[in-house]
Amino acid sequence: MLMPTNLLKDHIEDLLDSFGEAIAISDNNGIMLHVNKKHEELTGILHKDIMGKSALELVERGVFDVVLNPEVVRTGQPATRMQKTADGRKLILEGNPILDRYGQVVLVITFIRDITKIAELKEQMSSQKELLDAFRKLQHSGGKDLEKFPRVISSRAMKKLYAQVSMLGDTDVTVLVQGETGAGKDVFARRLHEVSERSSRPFIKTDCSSIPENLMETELFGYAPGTFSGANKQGKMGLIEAASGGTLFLDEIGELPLAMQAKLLRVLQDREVVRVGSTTPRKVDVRVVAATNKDLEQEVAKGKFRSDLYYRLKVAVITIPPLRKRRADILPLARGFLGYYAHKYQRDVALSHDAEEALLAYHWPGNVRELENLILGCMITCEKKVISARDLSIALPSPEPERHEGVLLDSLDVEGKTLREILEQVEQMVIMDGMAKTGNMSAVARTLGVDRSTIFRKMKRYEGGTA
Ligand SMILES: Nc1ncnc2c1ncn2[C@@H]1O[C@H](COP(=O)(O)OP(=O)(O)OP(=O)(O)O)[C@@H](O)[C@H]1O
Repeated sequence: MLMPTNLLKDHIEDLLDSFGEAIAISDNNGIMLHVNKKHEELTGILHKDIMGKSALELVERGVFDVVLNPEVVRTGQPATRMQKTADGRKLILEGNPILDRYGQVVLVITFIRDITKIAELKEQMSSQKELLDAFRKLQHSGGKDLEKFPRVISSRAMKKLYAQVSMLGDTDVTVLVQGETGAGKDVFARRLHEVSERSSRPFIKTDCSSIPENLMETELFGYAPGTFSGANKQGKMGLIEAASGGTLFLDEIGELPLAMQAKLLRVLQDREVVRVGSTTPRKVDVRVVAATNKDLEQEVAKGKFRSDLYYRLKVAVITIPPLRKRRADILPLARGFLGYYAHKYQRDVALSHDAEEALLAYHWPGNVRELENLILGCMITCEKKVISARDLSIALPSPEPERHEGVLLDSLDVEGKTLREILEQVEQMVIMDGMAKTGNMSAVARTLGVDRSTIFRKMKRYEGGTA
């Protein structure tokens, strides 16, 4: 009779095949040792095509988009990533280390789940929740309350962003919110918190550009008892610890001094803070959302932003388009602000047709903030019941012609560059723009009529700063 342990060993592959989840097992050199049947079904990649190959090589050849093996081996900790397949499905990859008795990683077992359905359900549930919240709010206020932030999801770009936010709400991944000033980065950071399981815990916002450099460390990390004369004797908790269980929103992350960037990286990697004047690390459980209106890639190239922190932050990126690129949002936003401030200031005002046309034609350099301030200004200064285009033009600077926002000559660095170097810049812009729009290498490759591996190789080159 077989010993129960032998029985298990003999049937380990059948056992793995019986799981409803796709499973991939690799060793600590990243060599693929086994994938189960579900993995074949989910990824469409045959078992024989990956066995014994290096996971990194499979990425380079474009077979895999993401591998967790190097990170799990390096940190000895589980790691999670999201991936979108060429046919639009959303996969979540969760890599787990298997340790030997000395605590060294010997195997990495990665579970891959198709969460497309869950993400759709979550989106439906979150709109149900919104309705319920709005209903409760109305009941609470006797039906008179109005939201300052109308849930403007008119444009396609916004619908995509809201869907992305509800999907990211499920996870704890660090999110980088990009967008011009006034585009709504703060609004989206809060929304990420609201839709997450952390919503009942603190949302702590700190503006990295407004804290003086010498106070930044104690603000973020706190300090130990007796560190400073005259300071709180008991020591003080920093903002990172204060956000524990909740979300830490680091606004204007591009302004974070380099020394602080290194410390923040450690927090993201080790999930620990060490207060100033102490050597004892304290565990923290924060979700970090960072925002910037700078091009961090350029900041990295200039040596002003650490590339390792940048790659850590850009695991999930939300890019809010400027208002002029989502004109479908202008009028719903304008009407929302009008309703909100009319209610607040007890006024009964509306926008005339030509006022609406003027709003649509304007190029909004200050984005939603500018629109909100314009409506508020009109409300306060205009005594008429209907705001006309003329009333707006008092506040509106003369509209500039729409700038062409494709590949702008003046955004190229042409000074002293050869034609080849300039063309390389254009190529990079087109590829990065495609990636920003679709987030999908295969889609970009298809559109540009090249192989996926070509896009992959070029993007690797941009990351390395050699293009
Ligand atoms: N989707 C939206 N719905 C309602 N109001 C919005 C929306 N987006 C932005 N706003 C309004 O526009 C103003 C600017 O938004 P927010 O502070 O989020 O921009 P930001 O991108 O963080 O700006 P900055 O880069 O200057 O920090 C806020 O007062 C907010 O009320």
